[in-house]
Amino acid sequence: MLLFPNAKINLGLNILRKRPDGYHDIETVFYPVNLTDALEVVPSVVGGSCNLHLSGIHIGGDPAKNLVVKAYDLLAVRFELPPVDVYLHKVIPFGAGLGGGSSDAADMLLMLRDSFKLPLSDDDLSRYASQLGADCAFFIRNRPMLAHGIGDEMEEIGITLSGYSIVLVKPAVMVSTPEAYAGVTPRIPEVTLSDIIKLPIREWQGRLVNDFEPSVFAKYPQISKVKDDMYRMGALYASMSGSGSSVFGIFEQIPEELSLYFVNDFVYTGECRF
Ligand SMILES: C[C@@](CO)(OP(=O)(O)O)[C@H](O)COP(=O)(O)OP(=O)(O)OC[C@H]1O[C@@H](n2ccc(N)nc2=O)[C@H](O)[C@@H]1O
Ligand SMILES: Nc1ncnc2c1ncn2[C@@H]1O[C@H](COP(=O)(O)OP(=O)(O)O)[C@@H](O)[C@H]1O
Repeated sequence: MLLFPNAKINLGLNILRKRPDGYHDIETVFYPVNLTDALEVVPSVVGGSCNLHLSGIHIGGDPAKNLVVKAYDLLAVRFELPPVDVYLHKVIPFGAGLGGGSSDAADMLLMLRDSFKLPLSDDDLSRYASQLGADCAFFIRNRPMLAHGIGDEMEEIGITLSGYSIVLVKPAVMVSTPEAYAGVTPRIPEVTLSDIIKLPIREWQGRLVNDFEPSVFAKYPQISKVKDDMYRMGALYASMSGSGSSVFGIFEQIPEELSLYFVNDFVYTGECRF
């Protein structure tokens, strides 16, 4: 079985408070983007449990700590799973605020359920996903969602960007999520994100904010410059995604001068899906 785990961006991100468990309560809108990895699961002929074969961009680290292996191990505690070979081709940059690892893990849960006919609802899978990462549950739904709590409680949000184009740029710097959270002083905004997101997109600039930006931009001015460049090229709205380092811009049309601005950076362009 083959799936294409996709990236996400955050449309606005407020960090409301630090919780006693060290995590933060946030509110954000998750929005899927068609930049994808490829993930294939086949029954193993060599035995073992979850044999991971990686290709594409190098993510390093211990394979046993890869989120797709953790997803397998999590379900294997409750269900008798046969050994599998897993082929993961990485395209989505990491340390990028694009949720690539979480998306791989969510698709792994979905594939294991469907391949081995496990009696699990989407809500059950979301609960398993939350144990793998705060934003992992979103990818079980994989449509625009307003998220609360640590980012794992979700409600439908009827936003439409279809017809617009998206440009995603990841400069050559990586931001660690725990470090990014540690750099922010939480605050309760005067206007809630769900009210701002209902405004026309041209009114988002200056209102729809990502609370990670001030501290991350101070440390990495090159990320801030990408955002400025997006507006210079005519973006209707631009922001860093999640804890960075990616920046996205929403455009009426993909700008022709992209290759002049972003020579050494990872660049993705596509149409908004929802
Ligand atoms: C910031 C966001 C915004 O969508 O995504 P990224 O930008 O990393 O993609 C998410 O909140 C990231 O979610 P995710 O990457 O799944 O986080 P986890 O693996 O669960 O947590 C990594 C670490 O981030 C911190 N953390 C995470 C989520 C949260 N609501 N509060 C936190 O303080 C904790 O220090 C935790 O140990
Ligand atoms: N399948 C995977 N894909 C990408 N990264 C993974 C995966 N499994 C585990 N990781 C680890 O997760 C970390 C990336 O997480 P993070 O920086 O939060 O990414 P992002 O902010 O882009 O969502 C890296 O340290 C990487 O080693």
